[in-house]
Amino acid sequence: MTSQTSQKNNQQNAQENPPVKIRIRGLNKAFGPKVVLDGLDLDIHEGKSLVVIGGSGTGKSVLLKCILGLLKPDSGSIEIDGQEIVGLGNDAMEVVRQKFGMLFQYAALFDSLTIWENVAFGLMQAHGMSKSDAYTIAMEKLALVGLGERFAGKFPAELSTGMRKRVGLARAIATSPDVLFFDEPTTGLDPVMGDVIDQLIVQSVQGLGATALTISHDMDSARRISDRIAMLYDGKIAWVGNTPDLDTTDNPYIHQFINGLLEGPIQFRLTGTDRATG
Ligand SMILES: Nc1ncnc2c1ncn2[C@@H]1O[C@H](COP(=O)(O)OP(=O)(O)OP(=O)(O)O)[C@@H](O)[C@H]1O
Repeated sequence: MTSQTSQKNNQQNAQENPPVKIRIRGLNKAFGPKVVLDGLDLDIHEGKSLVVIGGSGTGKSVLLKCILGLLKPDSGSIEIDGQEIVGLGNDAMEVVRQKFGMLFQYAALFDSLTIWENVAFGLMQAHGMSKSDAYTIAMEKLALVGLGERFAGKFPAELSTGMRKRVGLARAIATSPDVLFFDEPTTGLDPVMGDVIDQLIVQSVQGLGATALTISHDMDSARRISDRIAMLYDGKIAWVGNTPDLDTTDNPYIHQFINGLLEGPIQFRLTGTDRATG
Protein backbone atom coordinates (compact mmCIF):
# COMPACT_ATOMS: atom_id res chain seq x y z
CA MET A 1 0.00 0.00 0.00
CA THR A 2 1.38 3.42 -0.93
CA SER A 3 1.70 6.03 1.77
CA GLN A 4 -0.91 8.08 -0.11
CA THR A 5 -3.41 5.20 -0.05
CA SER A 6 -2.72 4.56 3.62
CA GLN A 7 -3.23 8.26 4.39
CA LYS A 8 -6.51 8.22 2.47
CA ASN A 9 -7.69 5.13 4.39
CA ASN A 10 -6.81 6.78 7.68
CA GLN A 11 -8.77 9.87 6.68
CA GLN A 12 -11.75 7.70 5.75
CA ASN A 13 -11.60 5.85 9.07
CA ALA A 14 -11.35 9.14 10.93
CA GLN A 15 -14.46 10.35 9.11
CA GLU A 16 -16.39 7.15 9.78
CA ASN A 17 -15.27 6.80 13.38
CA PRO A 18 -14.65 10.24 14.83
CA PRO A 19 -13.58 10.27 18.48
CA VAL A 20 -16.20 9.74 21.15
CA LYS A 21 -17.38 13.08 22.57
CA ILE A 22 -19.80 11.70 25.16
CA ARG A 23 -19.18 8.24 26.58
CA ILE A 24 -21.80 6.70 28.85
CA ARG A 25 -21.21 3.42 30.67
CA GLY A 26 -23.34 1.44 33.10
CA LEU A 27 -25.65 4.35 33.87
CA ASN A 28 -28.24 3.59 36.55
CA LYS A 29 -31.04 5.80 37.80
CA ALA A 30 -34.07 4.78 39.84
CA PHE A 31 -36.75 6.76 41.61
CA GLY A 32 -37.61 4.70 44.67
CA PRO A 33 -38.45 1.21 43.39
CA LYS A 34 -38.87 2.44 39.82
CA VAL A 35 -35.78 1.64 37.74
CA VAL A 36 -35.56 4.06 34.79
CA LEU A 37 -31.97 3.65 33.53
CA ASP A 38 -30.56 0.18 34.02
CA GLY A 39 -26.89 -0.06 33.10
CA LEU A 40 -27.17 2.09 29.98
CA ASP A 41 -24.16 2.30 27.60
CA LEU A 42 -23.95 4.82 24.74
CA ASP A 43 -21.26 6.59 22.69
CA ILE A 44 -21.90 9.88 20.94
CA HIS A 45 -19.24 10.66 18.36
CA GLU A 46 -17.74 14.08 17.78
CA GLY A 47 -19.47 16.11 15.08
CA LYS A 48 -22.29 13.60 14.71
CA SER A 49 -25.98 14.03 15.37
CA LEU A 50 -27.52 11.24 17.42
CA VAL A 51 -31.23 11.02 18.22
CA VAL A 52 -32.46 8.92 21.14
CA ILE A 53 -35.91 7.56 20.38
CA GLY A 54 -38.25 5.60 22.61
CA GLY A 55 -41.80 5.52 23.88
CA SER A 56 -43.27 7.81 26.51
CA GLY A 57 -41.85 7.31 29.95
CA THR A 58 -38.87 5.20 28.80
CA GLY A 59 -36.40 7.63 30.38
CA LYS A 60 -35.23 9.85 27.50
CA SER A 61 -35.56 13.02 29.59
CA VAL A 62 -33.95 11.35 32.59
CA LEU A 63 -30.96 10.40 30.40
CA LEU A 64 -30.68 13.96 29.07
CA LYS A 65 -30.92 15.45 32.56
CA CYS A 66 -28.15 13.11 33.78
CA ILE A 67 -25.87 14.30 30.95
CA LEU A 68 -26.69 17.95 31.67
CA GLY A 69 -25.91 17.37 35.35
CA LEU A 70 -29.46 18.25 36.38
CA LEU A 71 -30.09 14.77 37.81
CA LYS A 72 -27.58 12.69 39.74
CA PRO A 73 -27.27 9.09 38.48
CA ASP A 74 -27.20 6.37 41.15
CA SER A 75 -24.10 4.90 39.53
CA GLY A 76 -22.25 4.67 36.24
CA SER A 77 -20.07 6.99 34.20
CA ILE A 78 -20.61 9.90 31.82
CA GLU A 79 -17.46 11.28 30.21
CA ILE A 80 -17.46 14.42 28.10
CA ASP A 81 -14.19 14.95 26.20
CA GLY A 82 -12.73 12.31 28.53
CA GLN A 83 -13.76 14.19 31.68
CA GLU A 84 -15.95 12.32 34.16
CA ILE A 85 -18.94 14.49 35.03
CA VAL A 86 -20.80 12.18 37.41
CA GLY A 87 -20.11 13.48 40.89
CA LEU A 88 -18.86 16.93 39.78
CA GLY A 89 -19.78 19.82 42.06
CA ASN A 90 -21.99 22.68 40.87
CA ASP A 91 -19.14 25.04 39.99
CA ALA A 92 -17.23 22.43 37.97
CA MET A 93 -20.45 21.36 36.24
CA GLU A 94 -21.17 24.98 35.37
CA VAL A 95 -17.82 25.11 33.54
CA VAL A 96 -18.67 21.92 31.60
CA ARG A 97 -22.07 23.40 30.71
CA GLN A 98 -20.31 26.26 28.93
CA LYS A 99 -19.63 23.74 26.15
CA PHE A 100 -23.36 23.10 25.84
CA GLY A 101 -26.24 24.71 23.99
CA MET A 102 -29.75 23.53 24.70
CA LEU A 103 -33.11 23.90 22.98
CA PHE A 104 -35.86 22.97 25.42
CA GLN A 105 -39.16 21.38 24.46
CA TYR A 106 -41.19 24.60 24.71
CA ALA A 107 -38.20 26.88 24.02
CA ALA A 108 -38.32 28.03 27.69
CA LEU A 109 -37.68 31.70 26.93
CA PHE A 110 -37.67 34.36 29.63
CA ASP A 111 -41.03 36.13 29.25
CA SER A 112 -39.77 39.40 30.70
CA LEU A 113 -36.80 39.69 28.32
CA THR A 114 -36.98 40.77 24.69
CA ILE A 115 -36.07 38.37 21.91
CA TRP A 116 -32.53 39.66 21.48
CA GLU A 117 -31.99 39.73 25.27
CA ASN A 118 -33.09 36.08 25.44
CA VAL A 119 -30.52 35.15 22.79
CA ALA A 120 -27.80 37.31 24.37
CA PHE A 121 -28.46 36.14 27.94
CA GLY A 122 -25.92 33.29 28.07
CA LEU A 123 -23.27 35.34 26.26
CA MET A 124 -23.47 38.05 28.93
CA GLN A 125 -24.13 35.88 32.00
CA ALA A 126 -21.98 32.79 31.51
CA HIS A 127 -19.41 34.17 29.07
CA GLY A 128 -19.10 37.70 30.46
CA MET A 129 -19.57 39.44 27.11
CA SER A 130 -20.39 43.15 26.89
CA LYS A 131 -23.96 44.11 26.03
CA SER A 132 -23.06 45.60 22.65
CA ASP A 133 -20.99 42.57 21.56
CA ALA A 134 -23.73 40.23 22.77
CA TYR A 135 -26.30 42.27 20.82
CA THR A 136 -24.27 41.92 17.62
CA ILE A 137 -23.99 38.14 18.01
CA ALA A 138 -27.66 37.81 18.99
CA MET A 139 -28.68 39.62 15.79
CA GLU A 140 -26.40 37.36 13.71
CA LYS A 141 -27.87 34.21 15.27
CA LEU A 142 -31.43 35.49 14.90
CA ALA A 143 -30.73 36.14 11.21
CA LEU A 144 -29.45 32.55 10.85
CA VAL A 145 -32.83 31.23 12.04
CA GLY A 146 -34.68 33.60 9.73
CA LEU A 147 -35.69 36.27 12.24
CA GLY A 148 -34.85 39.80 11.15
CA GLU A 149 -34.25 42.94 13.16
CA ARG A 150 -37.94 43.76 13.51
CA PHE A 151 -38.32 40.82 15.92
CA ALA A 152 -35.43 41.81 18.18
CA GLY A 153 -37.37 44.10 20.50
CA LYS A 154 -40.50 41.95 20.75
CA PHE A 155 -41.37 39.80 23.76
CA PRO A 156 -41.83 35.99 23.55
CA ALA A 157 -45.60 36.27 24.11
CA GLU A 158 -45.87 38.23 20.86
CA LEU A 159 -44.45 35.34 18.79
CA SER A 160 -45.96 32.07 17.52
CA THR A 161 -44.77 28.72 18.93
CA GLY A 162 -42.66 28.11 15.81
CA MET A 163 -40.99 31.50 16.08
CA ARG A 164 -40.29 30.97 19.78
CA LYS A 165 -38.60 27.69 18.82
CA ARG A 166 -36.43 29.60 16.35
CA VAL A 167 -35.48 32.04 19.10
CA GLY A 168 -34.70 29.07 21.36
CA LEU A 169 -32.47 27.66 18.62
CA ALA A 170 -30.71 31.03 18.14
CA ARG A 171 -30.10 31.10 21.90
CA ALA A 172 -28.81 27.50 21.89
CA ILE A 173 -26.21 28.29 19.20
CA ALA A 174 -25.37 31.81 20.46
CA THR A 175 -22.24 30.74 22.31
CA SER A 176 -21.07 28.47 19.43
CA PRO A 177 -21.18 25.43 21.73
CA ASP A 178 -19.36 22.13 21.14
CA VAL A 179 -22.42 20.11 22.03
CA LEU A 180 -26.05 20.88 21.25
CA PHE A 181 -28.96 19.21 23.02
CA PHE A 182 -32.47 19.23 21.60
CA ASP A 183 -35.42 18.13 23.72
CA GLU A 184 -38.35 17.09 21.49
CA PRO A 185 -37.64 19.91 19.01
CA THR A 186 -40.80 19.45 16.95
CA THR A 187 -43.33 18.99 19.75
CA GLY A 188 -46.24 21.40 19.43
CA LEU A 189 -45.38 22.39 15.84
CA ASP A 190 -47.38 21.73 12.68
CA PRO A 191 -45.60 19.44 10.16
CA VAL A 192 -44.41 22.33 7.97
CA MET A 193 -42.93 24.28 10.88
CA GLY A 194 -41.49 21.01 12.23
CA ASP A 195 -39.71 20.54 8.92
CA VAL A 196 -38.40 24.12 9.01
CA ILE A 197 -37.03 23.69 12.54
CA ASP A 198 -35.42 20.38 11.57
CA GLN A 199 -33.66 22.04 8.61
CA LEU A 200 -32.46 24.87 10.84
CA ILE A 201 -31.19 22.32 13.37
CA VAL A 202 -29.23 20.47 10.68
CA GLN A 203 -27.79 23.73 9.31
CA SER A 204 -26.87 24.97 12.79
CA VAL A 205 -25.22 21.72 13.88
CA GLN A 206 -23.26 21.44 10.62
CA GLY A 207 -22.39 25.15 10.62
CA LEU A 208 -20.87 24.85 14.08
CA GLY A 209 -19.37 21.40 13.49
CA ALA A 210 -21.07 20.55 16.79
CA THR A 211 -21.98 17.21 18.31
CA ALA A 212 -25.75 16.93 18.75
CA LEU A 213 -27.91 14.83 21.00
CA THR A 214 -31.66 14.98 20.55
CA ILE A 215 -34.43 13.16 22.34
CA SER A 216 -37.57 12.63 20.33
CA HIS A 217 -40.45 10.32 19.63
CA ASP A 218 -41.14 11.95 16.26
CA MET A 219 -39.65 9.45 13.81
CA ASP A 220 -39.88 11.75 10.76
CA SER A 221 -37.97 14.44 12.59
CA ALA A 222 -35.48 11.92 14.02
CA ARG A 223 -34.68 10.64 10.53
CA ARG A 224 -34.23 14.17 9.17
CA ILE A 225 -31.83 15.44 11.79
CA SER A 226 -29.74 12.39 12.70
CA ASP A 227 -26.65 10.58 11.52
CA ARG A 228 -27.30 7.91 14.10
CA ILE A 229 -30.28 6.69 16.09
CA ALA A 230 -30.35 4.96 19.47
CA MET A 231 -33.49 3.36 20.83
CA LEU A 232 -34.08 3.41 24.57
CA TYR A 233 -36.16 0.64 26.03
CA ASP A 234 -36.37 -0.89 29.48
CA GLY A 235 -33.51 1.21 30.82
CA LYS A 236 -31.01 0.26 28.13
CA ILE A 237 -30.14 1.04 24.52
CA ALA A 238 -32.03 -1.66 22.62
CA TRP A 239 -30.46 -0.67 19.27
CA VAL A 240 -28.02 1.90 17.98
CA GLY A 241 -26.91 2.38 14.41
CA ASN A 242 -26.63 4.65 11.41
CA THR A 243 -29.96 6.21 10.44
CA PRO A 244 -30.25 4.52 7.01
CA ASP A 245 -29.87 1.14 8.77
CA LEU A 246 -33.18 1.70 10.60
CA ASP A 247 -35.04 0.26 7.64
CA THR A 248 -32.85 -2.76 7.13
CA THR A 249 -32.14 -3.89 10.70
CA ASP A 250 -33.94 -6.99 11.91
CA ASN A 251 -33.94 -5.66 15.48
CA PRO A 252 -37.45 -6.46 16.75
CA TYR A 253 -37.66 -3.35 18.99
CA ILE A 254 -36.89 -1.01 16.09
CA HIS A 255 -39.21 -2.91 13.78
CA GLN A 256 -42.09 -2.62 16.24
CA PHE A 257 -41.42 1.01 17.19
CA ILE A 258 -40.98 2.51 13.74
CA ASN A 259 -43.95 0.62 12.36
CA GLY A 260 -46.16 1.42 15.38
CA LEU A 261 -47.06 -2.24 15.91
CA LEU A 262 -48.82 -3.60 18.99
CA GLU A 263 -47.26 -7.04 18.51
CA GLY A 264 -43.61 -7.39 19.47
CA PRO A 265 -41.20 -7.29 22.39
CA ILE A 266 -42.19 -3.77 23.52
CA GLN A 267 -44.70 -3.96 26.34
CA PHE A 268 -47.08 -1.00 26.36
CA ARG A 269 -47.97 0.35 29.78
CA LEU A 270 -51.46 1.58 30.44
CA THR A 271 -50.99 2.74 34.03
CA GLY A 272 -47.64 4.50 33.67
CA THR A 273 -46.63 3.22 37.09
CA ASP A 274 -45.09 -0.18 36.38
CA ARG A 275 -41.90 -0.81 34.48
CA ALA A 276 -42.09 -2.64 31.19
CA THR A 277 -40.76 -6.14 31.43
CA GLY A 278 -40.68 -7.28 27.80
N1 LIG B 1 -37.95 13.55 39.35
C1 LIG B 1 -38.61 12.39 39.19
N2 LIG B 1 -39.14 11.74 40.24
C2 LIG B 1 -39.78 10.56 40.09
N3 LIG B 1 -39.95 9.94 38.92
C3 LIG B 1 -39.45 10.55 37.83
C4 LIG B 1 -38.75 11.79 37.91
N4 LIG B 1 -38.35 12.14 36.65
C5 LIG B 1 -38.78 11.14 35.83
N5 LIG B 1 -39.44 10.19 36.54
C6 LIG B 1 -40.02 8.97 35.98
O1 LIG B 1 -39.08 8.37 35.14
C7 LIG B 1 -39.73 7.77 34.03
C8 LIG B 1 -39.07 8.23 32.76
O2 LIG B 1 -39.44 9.61 32.56
P1 LIG B 1 -38.92 10.48 31.36
O3 LIG B 1 -39.54 11.82 31.52
O4 LIG B 1 -37.45 10.40 31.28
O5 LIG B 1 -39.56 9.74 30.10
P2 LIG B 1 -39.49 10.14 28.58
O6 LIG B 1 -38.97 8.96 27.85
O7 LIG B 1 -38.74 11.43 28.42
O8 LIG B 1 -41.03 10.35 28.26
P3 LIG B 1 -41.79 11.39 27.29
O9 LIG B 1 -41.42 11.00 25.89
O10 LIG B 1 -43.23 11.09 27.58
O11 LIG B 1 -41.35 12.76 27.68
C9 LIG B 1 -41.21 8.13 34.13
O12 LIG B 1 -41.92 7.04 34.67
C10 LIG B 1 -41.21 9.29 35.09
O13 LIG B 1 -42.40 9.33 35.83
